[in-house]
Amino acid sequence: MNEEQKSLLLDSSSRFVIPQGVKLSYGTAGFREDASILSSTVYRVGILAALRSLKTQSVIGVMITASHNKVSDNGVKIADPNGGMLSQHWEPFADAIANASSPQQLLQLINEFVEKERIPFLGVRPAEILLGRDTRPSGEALLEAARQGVTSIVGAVASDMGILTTPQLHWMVRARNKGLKASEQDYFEQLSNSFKCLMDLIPTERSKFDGMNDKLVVDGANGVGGAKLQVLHKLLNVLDIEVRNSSEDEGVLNDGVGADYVQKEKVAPHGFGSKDAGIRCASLDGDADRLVYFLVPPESNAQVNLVDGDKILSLFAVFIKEQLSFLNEKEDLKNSHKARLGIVQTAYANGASTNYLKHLGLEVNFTPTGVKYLHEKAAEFDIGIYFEANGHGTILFSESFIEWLEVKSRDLSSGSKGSEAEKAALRLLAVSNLINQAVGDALSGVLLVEVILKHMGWSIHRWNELYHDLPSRQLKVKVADRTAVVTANAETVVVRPPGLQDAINTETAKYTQGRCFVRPSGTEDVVRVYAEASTQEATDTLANCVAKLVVQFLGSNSS
Ligand SMILES: CC(=O)N[C@H]1[C@@H](OP(=O)(O)O)O[C@H](CO)[C@@H](O)[C@@H]1O
Ligand SMILES: [Mg+2]
Repeated sequence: MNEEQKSLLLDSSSRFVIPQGVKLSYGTAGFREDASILSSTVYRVGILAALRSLKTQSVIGVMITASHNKVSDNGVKIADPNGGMLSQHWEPFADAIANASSPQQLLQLINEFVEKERIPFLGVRPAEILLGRDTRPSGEALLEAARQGVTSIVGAVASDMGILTTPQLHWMVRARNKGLKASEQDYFEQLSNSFKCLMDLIPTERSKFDGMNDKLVVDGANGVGGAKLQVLHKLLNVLDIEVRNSSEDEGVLNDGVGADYVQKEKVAPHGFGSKDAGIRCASLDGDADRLVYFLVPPESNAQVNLVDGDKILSLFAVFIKEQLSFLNEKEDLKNSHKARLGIVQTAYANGASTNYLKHLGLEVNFTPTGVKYLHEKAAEFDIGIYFEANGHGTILFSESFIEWLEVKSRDLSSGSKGSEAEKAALRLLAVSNLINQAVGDALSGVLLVEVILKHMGWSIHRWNELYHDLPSRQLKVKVADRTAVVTANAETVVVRPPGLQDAINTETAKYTQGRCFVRPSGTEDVVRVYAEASTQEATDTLANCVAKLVVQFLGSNSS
């Protein structure tokens, strides 16, 4: 690092004073805190992004958002060159610089890291960073802090992409690095064109809904997703979508609205009520990377019927499996490519969904919580479908499978034009363009759900009947030190403290269809307990008993 670079860093960092008494951690979803204390953190993440860009010689993204958290919070996360999450290998560096106590210490940490990672400081290509933010009022000032961080690396360029959903920013980073068209307009066009292509390929005998209302009502969480969906809606012209709780309405971001609220509380969001009974409803989270569907019950105050991430995954799996079977039909074995379709879930997936998927003959894999783990696993397959129960997920297509599909669809169109196999190949290609290949994306998710329902001729009721969720319960337990809980086997088994897993096993064995696991949260200072059993009452008893065991083994933090 030359003297010019050192003084630029010392000078700019002296403008961003680190808050006292806060220990920041990059965690599963980047840094998240009350927005008022975040500017030094975001500034430092700007520096990290520029270094990452130099190291990878690629465009990097910085997104300012705190997703489903309250409006006074904010946060920041990085999009890596492929549009995915920051490489886990760099997370400790993010933690270290975010907590550096002075400009001198910050400079020293950067210097050491640059040497260790052999970052080409005066390399061929200057750093280039795309900055995006959600609708939070604190976003504009924090974006400026990120820009100052980026430009404190000599030659680095920061482009302000404005207000975006998190998945849009990830999509842009991926597209830029693949040399593809990458503007917001390009995003909307790609989604709407591939949606129209799937609509055109719907079998005519199925193109009628089974007697159901065609309308979809979407809760935009008073965040960025609602307005963006309206832009898409205008381009599409064929879907009947009404958006409520758009950021242009009066309501407060994530306050009694949004996918996280609907999924956790199982109640209708603000603005929805018994007048909407029977209508297909969906909810996005604050930065539009999560999606759940739901049905409002006719009686007010009753729980909504939740159609969660597991059921979206199941719908996608049924559709993809059907297309693969069309492709393999009449296929002589020499030319066929038996595509590997893999499903990825976490232990929070409802057991009924896992059983359903296994009964379809699909390979179901489990990873720890956090989309970075699910995404990584899904990328091992020709087609990998991953979802968290809370509604974050997508379908990944391997590059080699896309190439195979392109060749196949060309071959088929010259031979048996209009065949089911040709249509199946074209549908799969359209899905790969519609569904975000970088991260879970509620906007592309809505469009894919809608077109698959039309393709199947299914109402939301029919879809919801694919399987019946087992009763489940989630509890949070505050303990003295949640890091004392160490788990294995995709978080389903506690290995420390000793004895806790045996006690959980003994309790769980008392319940029909009982399943229970505990793990430390990566985003909150709690241990989470998850339980399932054959009735809601039994499930609640199991969850409460295991919560008591957790306190017995770990000590409560209030005592
Ligand atoms: C049970 C649950 O919903 N956990 C969420 C939550 O993680 P925890 O580590 O459980 O706090 O936040 C993560 C980031 O948004 C999300 O990926 C995950 O699914
Ligand atoms: Mg989110």
